[in-house]
Amino acid sequence: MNAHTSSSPKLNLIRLENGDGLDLPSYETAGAAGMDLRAAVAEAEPMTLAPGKRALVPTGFIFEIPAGYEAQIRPRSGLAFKNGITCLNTPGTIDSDYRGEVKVLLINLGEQDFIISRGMRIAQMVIAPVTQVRVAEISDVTETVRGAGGFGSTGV
Ligand SMILES: O=c1ccn([C@H]2C[C@H](O)[C@@H](COP(=O)(O)OP(=O)(O)OP(=O)(O)O)O2)c(=O)[nH]1
Ligand SMILES: [Mg+2]
Repeated sequence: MNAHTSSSPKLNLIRLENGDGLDLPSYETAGAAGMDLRAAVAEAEPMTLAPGKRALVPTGFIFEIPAGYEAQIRPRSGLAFKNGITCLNTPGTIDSDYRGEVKVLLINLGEQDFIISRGMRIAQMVIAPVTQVRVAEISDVTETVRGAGGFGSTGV
């Protein structure tokens, strides 16, 4: 289910051997921001994530992120709320020139073992535009009302 149009950017992908038979990453509702990614762990070998432990979970796909975009790997709130499962490096950054398998770095912040089985929707991937700036070193920055105030300077 999705709301793309013919002018939407195209996401090319290659399915790896471990992704055989897995559903493609998919938007679950018409207005979903992220495509859910599935665990490409072996059917016969589900992964057990003990409390406090982390693991890189394969997705079974290589993506060709269009130039000018990145992919952000974000946790699913349901897994976070129910099981304490989140992405350790959230949001994970997939560079547009990355040509390896996308993997999801999960951590179990819950109190129970968490079993990751093949095809489980473990995270979501948001494709977002990014800008690369030209870096320029200068001697003075412009004055602003905020100045160097931060970290709660405007009150609660
Ligand atoms: O959750 C993630 C984060 C990253 N990557 C891949 C794609 C990304 O393009 C590459 C590098 O990620 P990042 O720049 O976050 O890691 P780094 O520690 O800076 O590694 P590198 O030196 O390779 O850039 O690793 C993933 O598959 N999943
Ligand atoms: Mg990097």
